[in-house]
Amino acid sequence: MSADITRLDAATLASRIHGGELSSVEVTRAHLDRIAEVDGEYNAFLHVASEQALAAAAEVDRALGAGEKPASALAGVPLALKDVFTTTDMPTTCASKILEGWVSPYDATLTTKLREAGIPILGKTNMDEFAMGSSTENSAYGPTRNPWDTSRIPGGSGGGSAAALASYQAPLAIGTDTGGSIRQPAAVTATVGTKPTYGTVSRYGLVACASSLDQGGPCGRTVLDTALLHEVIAGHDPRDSTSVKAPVRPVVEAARQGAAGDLKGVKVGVVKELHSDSYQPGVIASFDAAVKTLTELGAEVVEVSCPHFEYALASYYLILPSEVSSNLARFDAMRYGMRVDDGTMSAEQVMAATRAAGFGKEVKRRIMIGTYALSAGYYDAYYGQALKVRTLIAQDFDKAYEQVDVLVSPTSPFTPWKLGEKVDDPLAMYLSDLCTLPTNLAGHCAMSVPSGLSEDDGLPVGLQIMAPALADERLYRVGAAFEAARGPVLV
Ligand SMILES: NC(=O)C[C@H](N)C(=O)O
Repeated sequence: MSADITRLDAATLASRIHGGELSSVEVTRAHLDRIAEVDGEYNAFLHVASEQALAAAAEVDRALGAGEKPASALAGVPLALKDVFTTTDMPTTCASKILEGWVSPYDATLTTKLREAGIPILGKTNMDEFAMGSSTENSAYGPTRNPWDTSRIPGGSGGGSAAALASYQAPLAIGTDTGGSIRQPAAVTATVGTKPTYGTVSRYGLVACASSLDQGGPCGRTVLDTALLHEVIAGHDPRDSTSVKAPVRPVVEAARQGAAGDLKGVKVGVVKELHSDSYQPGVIASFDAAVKTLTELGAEVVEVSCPHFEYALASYYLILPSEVSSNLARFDAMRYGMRVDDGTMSAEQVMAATRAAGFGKEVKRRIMIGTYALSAGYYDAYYGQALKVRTLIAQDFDKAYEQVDVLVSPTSPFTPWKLGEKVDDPLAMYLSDLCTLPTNLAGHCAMSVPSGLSEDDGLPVGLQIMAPALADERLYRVGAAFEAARGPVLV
């Protein structure tokens, strides 16, 4: 019975809970049992909050039993939260040693929204330390494993959230996407993930990696589930100065419209620069088949060129480390978490020793690159130049969207690789973000939806759909139509 429950999608679970066929406690317990049973194999969770999740579920059941309206379309359906959003009732570590055991004195706005929507939080998921990485191997608490093949990576940085979905430990999850951390894990685990338009999901209480790029977003196993969660977490927040004052986009309606399977009148652009012979052949074959499906659904497909996308990686890996070097300065051994101090050390020595012991290799690498890029004499040549490229990339998008409604590409150039394969080669790791980075640099939105299994290794491939800022509903319309035509891709 509980195995059956964990196989259901969130929309079905919600309608059964709201219809009285299942209780939220039953559904939450089924997922907690599943976590206890299988997570030893995957390491998707850093912290499981059984008691709190069951208490939240009991409250939903009580309210429904008393005849109250469900608090949201997903009330009662449990969720896995990436360990980068603050929570007052469980630790927030960002998978770093420096924050081991740290409990925030306040909830992130996103956490509050989940609680108010009656969504029980099962626990916090594993990630690359402070969201830096593409494989979840940069976690201080061991890597997460891909449910499709446990010898392979689940993507990153939100590998824990994606693996929790793909292994049926949670029907919904939250990720964050700075350069692809929602979409690339979704692609390599055959799940769905959206990076919403920058500024539409509050960053208050999201531990910052790169503030001008970071964006929280919804993850699910279906496009509709992802849309339902998107509407719960989006919305203006006066506590986040970059929050956009605009109504939440009608993404659920768009997903339902798309599921009817008609894309007549929709113009789709294939980005020439994101379709390369250097990508894995099975990924390109899957992508080409997906484009054919979109045509069969009635979409008009054209090729578009975005010439500056070629420089997205170089630009991102200057802007991101620059912001990282500044944001992570707050971990100074004085205010949060870990502190290395033998009693004889000066304040500077305590800071240096704590940061040396508390941060992992990749975090240190980026702090050093960022500090260099921002230093006097180099600022214009590196950081300033990267900002100019960022503008050119945004202009490429603007031109492309004069011709088409959405753009498409593979989400990642490769299927999930073997654990350990790229840990000593940071550049090879960075290349897996090639297709996802331009969207973050422009502040736009994009989704990854499973496009099938690669013919060369039988592993998941993702189709990336991109849309302009504040046009998130286009992703859901096209994503849902494609999903309905393609059928499920299940582990
Ligand atoms: N944070 C992200 O979106 C992941 C990206 N792979 C990075 O390492 O920065």
